[in-house]
Amino acid sequence: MKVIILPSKISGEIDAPKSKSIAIRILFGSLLNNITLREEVPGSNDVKAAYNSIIEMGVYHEGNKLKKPYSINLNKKFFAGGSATVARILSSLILTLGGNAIIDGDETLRKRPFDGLIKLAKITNSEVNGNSLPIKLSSKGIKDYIEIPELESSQYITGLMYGFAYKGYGVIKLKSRVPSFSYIMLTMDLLNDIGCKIKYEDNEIVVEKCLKKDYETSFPGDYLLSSFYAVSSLLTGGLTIIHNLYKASNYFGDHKIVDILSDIGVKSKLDNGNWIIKSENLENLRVNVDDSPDMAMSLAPLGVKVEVTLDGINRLKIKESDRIKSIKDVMEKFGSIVSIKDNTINIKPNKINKAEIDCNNDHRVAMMAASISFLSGGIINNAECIGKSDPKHWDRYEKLGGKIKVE
Ligand SMILES: O=C(O)C1=C[C@@H](OP(=O)(O)O)[C@@H](O)[C@H](O)C1
Ligand SMILES: C=C(OP(=O)(O)O)C(=O)O
Repeated sequence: MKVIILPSKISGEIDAPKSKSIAIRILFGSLLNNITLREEVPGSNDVKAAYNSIIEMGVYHEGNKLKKPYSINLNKKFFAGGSATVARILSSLILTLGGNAIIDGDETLRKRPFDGLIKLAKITNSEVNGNSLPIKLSSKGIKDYIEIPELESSQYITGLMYGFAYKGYGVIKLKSRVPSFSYIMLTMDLLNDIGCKIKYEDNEIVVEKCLKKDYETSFPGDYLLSSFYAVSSLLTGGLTIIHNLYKASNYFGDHKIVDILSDIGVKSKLDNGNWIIKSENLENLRVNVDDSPDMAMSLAPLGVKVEVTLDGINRLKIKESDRIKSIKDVMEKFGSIVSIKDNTINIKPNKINKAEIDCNNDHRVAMMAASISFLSGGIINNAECIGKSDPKHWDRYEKLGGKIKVE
């Protein structure tokens, strides 16, 4: 799919795309308690992979209810699609509860490293055939305690939290700084919402038995998937309101992008789950993205107008694409000057070109290129990659006045 974008002002009101991270957590939550869904399961590819996995494990979906299984069957072959979140949560469930499983993914996910799984398998005396998919994993399970080494992803820890919640008790000792820590907090908040009892103190995540509770929920909006619309609106001088975002927590996470834009001069504020963005004079920005790595793709496009410096970028190499290279390639094509030193990337505005970009199997590359293209004009090839997280991405832009031609 080729998407041709003409310069156009992005302005108006949309509902936020559904949070992929929260939707995946809600679905895995049905392993622990019955869940009543107030709306249909979001249709992005990663959420579908999570849905298929929980059904494979024994969750029963009837009408608007997800019914927890009497027992979880992990001796299966799972397909995680392009979702590393799903693949790593599954692998940690197998390590925690025991099982003989195969986890596979699509061509993009097969290229991504699962080094952390090798380390965790060693610690838990489990057998694993390698650090890339398809992975064959055999584990006898773990009792109630694990010390975590340095890992490339927080997603393994999320999976361990679900596993211990299912077992009824467990302690996860965090020996070193956990990357993407905001996602651990997101998991803890969600599991406590569905009736579990999890606390984090003194570098330990203590998981206690989940109370039997019928939990009812809708699927809240995603801050970073929304932020591409916000950035294109402020780059093109628009006023945009994005509805149905979840209540922002006080730790640094995806939701902090509202404040980050406000801190550089944008009229950016949250009003009861509605994000209001109005273009004002922009200032330079510097952000450490290690706790919320996906934010890099949302902030980089501002580098066509102001200087953007992003620290804590090393792990961007192992996402759907090498995002350090992707950011450099895309921003240089649009005319900015990019330099990379150690764990930091710097983007300086220069001229603004129309550019032709390939999605490179990375949904956020297409989204970052699009957010600039409404200012400069642009073409995005293989643009169907947005289906990983936001299949209605191009429809929403058309609703906001975007001039788009899809071929
Ligand atoms: O737990 C999650 O939902 C996610 C965690 C992050 O990955 P890492 O923990 O590997 O950084 C993030 O990049 C991903 O998009 C979603
Ligand atoms: C990296 C991402 O997701 P995952 O790690 O689940 O593939 C993403 O959504 O940008």
